Amino acid sequence: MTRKVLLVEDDRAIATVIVEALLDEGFKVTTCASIAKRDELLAHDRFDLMLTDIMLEDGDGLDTVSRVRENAPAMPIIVLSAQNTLDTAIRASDSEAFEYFPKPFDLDELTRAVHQATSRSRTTLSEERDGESTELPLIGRSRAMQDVYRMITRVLRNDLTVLVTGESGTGKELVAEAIHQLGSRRTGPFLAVNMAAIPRDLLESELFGHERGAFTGAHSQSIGKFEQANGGTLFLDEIGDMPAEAQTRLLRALQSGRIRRVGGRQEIAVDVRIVAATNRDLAPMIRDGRFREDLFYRLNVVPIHLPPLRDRKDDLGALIRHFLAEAREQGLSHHTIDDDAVLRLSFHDWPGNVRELRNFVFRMSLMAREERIDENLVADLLPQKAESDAACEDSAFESALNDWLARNAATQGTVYHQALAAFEKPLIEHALRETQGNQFRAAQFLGINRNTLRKKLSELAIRPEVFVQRT
Ligand SMILES: Nc1ncnc2c1ncn2[C@@H]1O[C@H](COP(=O)(O)OP(=O)(O)OP(=O)(O)O)[C@@H](O)[C@H]1O
Repeated sequence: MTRKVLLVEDDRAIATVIVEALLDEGFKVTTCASIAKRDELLAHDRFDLMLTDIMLEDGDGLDTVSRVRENAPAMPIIVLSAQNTLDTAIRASDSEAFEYFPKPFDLDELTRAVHQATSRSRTTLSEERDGESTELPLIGRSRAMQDVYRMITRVLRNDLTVLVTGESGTGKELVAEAIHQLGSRRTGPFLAVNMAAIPRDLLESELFGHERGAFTGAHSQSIGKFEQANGGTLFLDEIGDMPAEAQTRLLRALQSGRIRRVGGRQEIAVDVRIVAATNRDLAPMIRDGRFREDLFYRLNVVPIHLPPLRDRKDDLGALIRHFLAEAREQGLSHHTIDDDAVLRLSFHDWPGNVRELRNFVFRMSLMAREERIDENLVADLLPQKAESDAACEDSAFESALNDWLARNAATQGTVYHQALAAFEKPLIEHALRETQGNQFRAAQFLGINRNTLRKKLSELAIRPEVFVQRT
């Protein structure tokens, strides 16, 4: 039986292309360009699928989907949109659309989706969103980001585990937050744990908690992040840095939905959605036995890959304007940026990705004397090529420094001492971590006298014993 498609599209060029493609595939297609005509057609005829644009001459194609449902409660809907934001993707999925296609779309992909949608009954997207307004954090309408948005909308109404991959500074944590804020767990807690930032031997206790006396220094019972995140989402950042024993414990927790506190006997049921992230390539780590393959498969149920900024330079302008607005909200003066300046910035490779760009925009805001940021200022502030290659290797450090500078814009005049102080503690902690708390070797590593190290430990309230490996 010939399947009938209703196409609601006021752009004639696009409509023609779609109609031709669908006719070739054996569909019968009826087109219209307005909501009024759409409703009239639906009242009198039955269609197997509707393809609809959002911005139509007499209104918003999505806002009026409830009217479509009066006449065609089970008809699949595919939304086509030129407003390619995460917001549109989510509105499309909220409207019980079967699929969402950002424009420009791939015609083959679209025809495939039409076949798929018309060959199976509509999968109901459960649970209406409650209409609360949410600030959508992700900026960018590039094709690569569209794929990210589509993946996000697919995990909002389930608890599938998500593994977000991508270079440092590409927005992995932001994606995790978006999944939480926009998904069905948004009223629960969102907690983030960075595997690389917590001393190895404290990590299990941080995640799963511990009972009193479980190890030296465990003076009282402690509730771990898994229990704290009950009913919500736990973001496990830098999962590739997780030590082997903690990986085993995590796998057990994921398999059973239960955890056991360190030193505890009782199994405790936890209801937590896991979003994990890594900027490392886990494949070689799995081959070398540094990352458990079975854990990888448990985490990688829904993979979301964030492209590096250099591969989506279309997004630069929007991101820069967004960060200029943010800088203004944080009390820096208001600036606009020339198109030439944006173009100049697009020649840079952004090894530190969006984080580097954000810090750079804050720096421009600090340095700009005029209200408009022009190409000259950008050229002055951008690192030279050779330097930027070196900066690539140091991008994590550079990013951390830039982050700190942006956050502490008010410390002008005392920056040198303040910055050194801010970086001293993590540096010393790193040395202790590397040497498993051995102060002698840590002092050697840092190239400072052991007495100086001891003085610093007390000044900075660092407890070396927490870095000592437990047996
Ligand atoms: N698409 C985006 N829109 C707006 N801001 C973004 C976007 N992507 C990243 N950012 C900003 O860039 C910074 C870095 O993002 P985030 O911390 O999420 O990156 P990450 O990939 O988790 O980094 P890391 O691997 O180093 O932990 C943050 O300030 C974040 O708000």
